[in-house]
Amino acid sequence: MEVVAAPIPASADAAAAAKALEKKLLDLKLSPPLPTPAKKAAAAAAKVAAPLKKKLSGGAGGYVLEDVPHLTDYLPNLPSFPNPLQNHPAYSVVKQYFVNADDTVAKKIVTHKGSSRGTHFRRAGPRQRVYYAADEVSAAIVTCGGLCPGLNTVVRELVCGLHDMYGVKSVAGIEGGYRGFYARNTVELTPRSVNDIHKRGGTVLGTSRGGQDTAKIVDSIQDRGINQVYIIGGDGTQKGAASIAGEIARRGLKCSVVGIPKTIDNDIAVIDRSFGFDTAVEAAQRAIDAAHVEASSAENGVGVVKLMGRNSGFIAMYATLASRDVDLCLIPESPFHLDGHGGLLEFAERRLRDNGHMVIVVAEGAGQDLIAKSMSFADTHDPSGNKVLLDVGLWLCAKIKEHFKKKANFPITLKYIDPTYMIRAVPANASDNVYCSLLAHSAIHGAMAGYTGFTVAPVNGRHAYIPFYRITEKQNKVVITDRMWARVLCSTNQPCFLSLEDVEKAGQEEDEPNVPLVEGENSLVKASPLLCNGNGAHCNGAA
Ligand SMILES: Nc1ncnc2c1ncn2[C@@H]1O[C@H](COP(=O)(O)OP(=O)(O)O)[C@@H](O)[C@H]1O
Ligand SMILES: O=P(O)(O)OC[C@H]1O[C@](O)(COP(=O)(O)O)[C@@H](O)[C@@H]1O
Ligand SMILES: [Mg+2]
Repeated sequence: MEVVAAPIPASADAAAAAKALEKKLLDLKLSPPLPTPAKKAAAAAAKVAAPLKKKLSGGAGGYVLEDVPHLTDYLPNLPSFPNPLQNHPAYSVVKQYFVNADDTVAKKIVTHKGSSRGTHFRRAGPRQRVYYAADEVSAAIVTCGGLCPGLNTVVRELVCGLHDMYGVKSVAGIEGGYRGFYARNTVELTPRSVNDIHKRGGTVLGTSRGGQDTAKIVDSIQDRGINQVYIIGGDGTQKGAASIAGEIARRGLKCSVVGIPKTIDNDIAVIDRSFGFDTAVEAAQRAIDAAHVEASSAENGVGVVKLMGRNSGFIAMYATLASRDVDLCLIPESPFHLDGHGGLLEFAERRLRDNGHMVIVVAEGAGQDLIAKSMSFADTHDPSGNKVLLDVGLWLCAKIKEHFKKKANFPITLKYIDPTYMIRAVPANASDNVYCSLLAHSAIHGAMAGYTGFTVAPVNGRHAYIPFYRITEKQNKVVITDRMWARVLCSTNQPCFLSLEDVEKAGQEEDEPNVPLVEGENSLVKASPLLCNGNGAHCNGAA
């Protein structure tokens, strides 16, 4: 089921080769390189370039390889060279340093007897042959979107990895996100200049939202002679990177575009986890600890902590599970209600009567529909097109205070902590630092081997090259019908708030079909008349 155009024979004469290249680019839904005068105008008109064509191939037992583009897909006669790592004193002693050409990584690790082998991605790592000579490489690195612990570590390891492993001397930093390509000068990055940046939070390159202008960015790449672009950012950034890779291929440039996924919210699909997430959960922990100390030291103390999580509640969920001091965790994926039987306020009252204090963790994207209903607001977006959220933390605190004010003899002391920017401004912890180094190395090996248009990340523990479209087509979300969310409900003993309809809807969004539930025993939907029974019990009715 190979859908990539067949390679052009090396023996073809110049005219035939040009014709074949044109045909091949058309097959790939790419236009041939444009003549110079027309180039910029046409590129400016084509605001968003055509995506690189999907490369799928099949194998026995339902094996599917979702491969990533290679420069030779549109530049078939590119020369390759032996990988210099063969002679590197540190790496040449490693028994099997190079990965096998056809090694792939399975997307699904849990399989069943008779199940099909499913989707695989190309395994990351150094190849026997590379498509760039060291002195030919002119690399550029850019960081985009929100801050995240580990950005500087990735930048450092890209610079040092290119230099130490492949002898690359020319690495430029693009300042201030995507718009830095065309609005700013570049900064020279050397192993010396990046030596200790991993100890600092933020990004030494600066970052921004917006500024994604594919044509202008590719003009800049072309004008500056950049031939490897490392783009560090979240889902928005990876969409931008896909568009840049498409435009570069359309212009027939020898330039690898590599995405390195960054999201503190851990909401990028397919990959195991994103760098900085571990550090963020650790930092969130400290805010929860503070809220717990405050709440448990006051009469009817309520500690409210707002954590990041625009659309996905992973930080809130993991921080809650790690802490065990949390009484209520609210995430965007799980709807809730305040008033009446089974509502949040009723639960808060009961928890305060039982324990004398409580801690609430709320992800910033939770309850947005409720807030919108209770106040008038203007629907605004940031320069990247992300919806500007209403402050759920302040709103929730106001609602809780209002509720208890009306109660006779029920004074509460509420403390609100919003550690958002403190959490993401810290340097990466040890495990994220190591993770960032491996990501950078995998990215470099992929670019040097001539691959392009891919994101690098671990999938089931092994680093893989994943086509951009796979990363951007869907956002990773907490599955509220999954065991992990059940663990949260179990640890907090909070109401699940869900209606039958919510559960069914959540089930439809799941990636994999569930093993059929045993009716009457573990069947949540059918066997639980206690679903949202309002007594503060879990979905399954256990008090
Ligand atoms: N659909 C898109 N196509 C191309 N570029 C995008 C898209 N969405 C966002 N971007 C660009 O990616 C960069 C970062 O996006 P943003 O969503 O703010 O952060 P993140 O990459 O962390 O998700 C911005 O420069 C933005 O303009
Ligand atoms: O205030 P800013 O800079 O827009 O950033 C806040 C947003 O960034 C986020 O942290 C997401 O960023 P990521 O791209 O790292 O996942 C959201 O949780 C939050 O809404
Ligand atoms: Mg985004």
